[in-house]
Amino acid sequence: MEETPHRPHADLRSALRLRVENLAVARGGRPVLQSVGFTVSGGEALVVTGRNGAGKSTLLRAIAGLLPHAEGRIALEGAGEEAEPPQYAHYLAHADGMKAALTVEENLDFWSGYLAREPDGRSRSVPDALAVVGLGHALLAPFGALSAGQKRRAALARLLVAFRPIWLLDEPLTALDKASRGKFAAAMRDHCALGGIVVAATHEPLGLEEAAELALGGAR
Ligand SMILES: Nc1ncnc2c1ncn2[C@@H]1O[C@H](COP(=O)(O)OP(=O)(O)OP(=O)(O)O)[C@@H](O)[C@H]1O
Repeated sequence: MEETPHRPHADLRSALRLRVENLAVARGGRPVLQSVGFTVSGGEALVVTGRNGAGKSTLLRAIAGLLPHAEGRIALEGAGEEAEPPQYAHYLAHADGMKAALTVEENLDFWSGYLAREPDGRSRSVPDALAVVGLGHALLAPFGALSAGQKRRAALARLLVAFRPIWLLDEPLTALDKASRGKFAAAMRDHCALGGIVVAATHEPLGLEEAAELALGGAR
């Protein structure tokens, strides 16, 4: 009998769990995070709060595999033995990760091709993703010509063109107007309804009433 092909992003739904245990991360030789632990399951959101410098971005970067941790464990359960969280995650940083000279469509086509290693019914087309963030009219505009809020919306559309179950979002609402915040809150809820996980660092309410909160004190 033919073996079922390995589809890393298929049917993870609520079986997925992102588990962080006893995490310690240092930056510039100074401890920033110590003894951080939480679990987020498929369908759930975690809001990470804390003062400036508390380590919110540091935590997201560590989960995204961009910073080493000195102690502890970051594990993805329910996605196979070899599963590493970065393979399953979108990381949206403060920078938008787009090329100014390319159109919005070209930028998102790039990300869709680069990130979507396997076709998945939960990935959206570029025009659909732009419609979700209210940017359908800007398909052919050079990214560099967009306003700050429009750039952020185009960057958020990147999350939608290649389904990845874990969204790691650093201040996702920056520069967004009220209507765009509402649209993005709906997109995050839809992502959770598809079995996805949202971990978002923010100073502002995200519009996710059901989300758990992790308040970082920061190791001074
Ligand atoms: N590249 C770096 N080298 C040394 N220290 C760093 C580096 N990047 C960040 N830090 C330090 O790590 C600490 C945590 O920074 P981080 O950016 O994670 O905080 P944050 O909670 O996201 O803050 P904010 O709310 O201002 O975005 C800060 O004290 C910061 O100065």
